[in-house]
Amino acid sequence: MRIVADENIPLVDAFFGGLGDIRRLPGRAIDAAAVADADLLLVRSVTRVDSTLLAGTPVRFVGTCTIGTDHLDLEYFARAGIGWSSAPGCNARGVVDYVLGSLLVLAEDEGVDLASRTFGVVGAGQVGGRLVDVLRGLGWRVLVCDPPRQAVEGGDFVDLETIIRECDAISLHTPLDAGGEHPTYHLLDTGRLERLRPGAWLLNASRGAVVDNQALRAVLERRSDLRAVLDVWEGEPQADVALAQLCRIATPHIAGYSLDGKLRGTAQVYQAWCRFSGQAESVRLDELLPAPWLDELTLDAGTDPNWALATLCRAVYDPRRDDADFRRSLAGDEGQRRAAFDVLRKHYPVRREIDGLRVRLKGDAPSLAGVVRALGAELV
Ligand SMILES: NC(=O)c1ccc[n+]([C@@H]2O[C@H](COP(=O)([O-])OP(=O)(O)OC[C@H]3O[C@@H](n4cnc5c(N)ncnc54)[C@H](O)[C@@H]3O)[C@@H](O)[C@H]2O)c1
Ligand SMILES: O=C(O)[C@H](O)[C@H](O)COP(=O)(O)O
Repeated sequence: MRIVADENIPLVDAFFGGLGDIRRLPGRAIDAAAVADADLLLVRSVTRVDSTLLAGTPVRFVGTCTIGTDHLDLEYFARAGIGWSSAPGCNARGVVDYVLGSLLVLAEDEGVDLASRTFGVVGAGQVGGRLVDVLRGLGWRVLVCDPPRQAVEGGDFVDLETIIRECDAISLHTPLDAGGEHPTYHLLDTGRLERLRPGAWLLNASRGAVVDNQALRAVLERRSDLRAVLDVWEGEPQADVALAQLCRIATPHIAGYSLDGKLRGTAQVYQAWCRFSGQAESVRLDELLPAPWLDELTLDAGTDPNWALATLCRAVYDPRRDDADFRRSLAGDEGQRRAAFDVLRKHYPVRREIDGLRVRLKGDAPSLAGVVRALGAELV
């Protein structure tokens, strides 16, 4: 079997090496010639996979080792009888950690207590759902907007206008969808951005075009009270430099880039391929995942819970490092910036997940135990 794979899929040899010959290419260089004799195509989010790429090729299965599927033409796959899989939820925890780290930075800048803010989560699926659980677990007020879920489940959801009107911090976690019943392309347009509450924080780690980037830049230029955190950009790997400079945190689409998340992505697609082809699985992720660098922490019962929250999160991940790396890359010319966007992602440092921590409490401390549990870390 011939396999073509994005060179940035970790452990691709460990999972797929026994199945055939693997040709590894930069994701943006995978073209029709590259897949002309391939049976299995493994991509990440940067490769557009549609009839232009696949028509007339032997490719019978496409795996994307990512959550997002907006780069796949799924209607074409159905028409052409091509099997496919994404990796639902694989890196959702990494995005939650990114949002937590960003909220801590914003709160510290402005000297506010996060418990006094109202949070809005737009899109409560794999990522947004986990984020809601963590924020509510910390005892914070969270409003949730998810019209597709609301239509099916009824329940405790609000509309987007309520989120805009009432929330001090809004985090976007929808898929990018230009059509359908609940389109998300430019979901945050000029009108909605203008109506953000005074001093509001807007975070986008979903897909760039869920926010109208030009409109956001114009609104941020006019309203110095707003704070923006952007991990995703319209036109990646090109990012609007002026917009990035107006953001409090700007990063090159790395919110979900925990090692755990990336390896889960490869493993989930491998499992999907095994189901599709009727083969037994012979490689297991838990045997390949390295131990975390930081395993166990001890907190005294007298520790301030806000300090504990910031310390536990930042012990594992602090987005300011990624912001600083990205900001330095913005000094280059257009070509250098495009290249740097991909280089920062390709050579991303090892990062683990906050819920991999084990925390020991010295003494009886219910509020500290609540913080540890809300973060998903293990109390030992
Ligand atoms: N920046 C990163 O590194 C990174 C990492 C992982 C995922 N993502 C992106 O994050 C987004 C969320 O991923 P996910 O795995 O949670 O997806 P998901 O499909 O599990 O959840 C998306 C949720 O959004 C809801 N939704 C759809 N249309 C909506 C609308 N108009 N308004 C409000 N809610 C709407 C859906 O009902 C669903 O519950 C996707 O765009 C994904 O590509 C980015
Ligand atoms: O969709 C996803 O899973 C995330 O956006 C993920 O971070 C994409 O990673 P990439 O394929 O761009 O390396």
